[in-house]
Amino acid sequence: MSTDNDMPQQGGARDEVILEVRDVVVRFGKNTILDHLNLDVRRGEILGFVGASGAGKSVLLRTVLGLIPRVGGTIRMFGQDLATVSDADRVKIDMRQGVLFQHGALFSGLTVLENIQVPMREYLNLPKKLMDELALLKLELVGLPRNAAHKFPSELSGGMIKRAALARALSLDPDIVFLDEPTSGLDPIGAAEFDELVAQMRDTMGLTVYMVTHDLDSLLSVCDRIAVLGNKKILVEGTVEEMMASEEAWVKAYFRGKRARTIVQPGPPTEKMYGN
Ligand SMILES: Nc1ncnc2c1ncn2[C@@H]1O[C@H](COP(=O)(O)OP(=O)(O)OP(=O)(O)O)[C@@H](O)[C@H]1O
Repeated sequence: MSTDNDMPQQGGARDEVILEVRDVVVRFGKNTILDHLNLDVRRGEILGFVGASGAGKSVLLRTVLGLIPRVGGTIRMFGQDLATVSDADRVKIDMRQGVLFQHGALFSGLTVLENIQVPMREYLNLPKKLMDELALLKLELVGLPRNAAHKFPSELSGGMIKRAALARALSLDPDIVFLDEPTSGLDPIGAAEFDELVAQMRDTMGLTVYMVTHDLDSLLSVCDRIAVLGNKKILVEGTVEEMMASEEAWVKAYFRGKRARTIVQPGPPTEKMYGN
């Protein structure tokens, strides 16, 4: 049985693998979605996760979060095997990860402040005044004005919803956040601002980010590494430069196709395009 001492604490080396997926198999009936998939996510990196529509990106994310059962393989988070971890350690792991589901997924009947406080209410026992103060800090952190605190999701723009959802994902000061298509539905400027915010959090807080995205701009501008899902496993993983050099058909079409060329060209690649 594990104890508190077995659980790696916050902080840690930047090359530490904090999420390790090995040989994971997921099936729905006879339909195999993921077949012996392997993936590492390292501390302090932004990993962009890409793949054709229906390839299984959301299924993998939900499997990692324990929302979909796998029929094979292991998933280790912060060094702990999720299949054998004690309930108490599982709660600690859950508290160290934040999630931004597709479309923000805020509770429509709660204000922004109350939405940010949902994880606090679930895991902590704090006085209301303290929760209000903490939630306001998160609001500020994601660049939302204070007067957004008492608004309902229906009163917010798409960009504000994404920021509010990010604030909720950051509610418990997690080590890693999982973002499912965070810039979908945003205009290019709003999307670029959101990407900058995420990169800032990586740089200032050492936040690790697992970002499922179709957004080529995000992949080129803020991701440290990219993993491509196809044929039920990771087809290729590496830097943007490695994606650009890949001869794998889907990767080539995605990163060097017509749309990619309008983003990457004209002119030589800038430092911004390649992150770091
Ligand atoms: N609960 C489920 N039951 C049965 N099949 C499912 C379930 N969830 C997902 N699938 C199937 O798994 C496959 C992968 O779906 P998934 O949503 O992970 O794709 P995706 O890569 O996230 O696609 P997109 O980019 O369009 O969001 C699809 O064929 C989908 O129909």
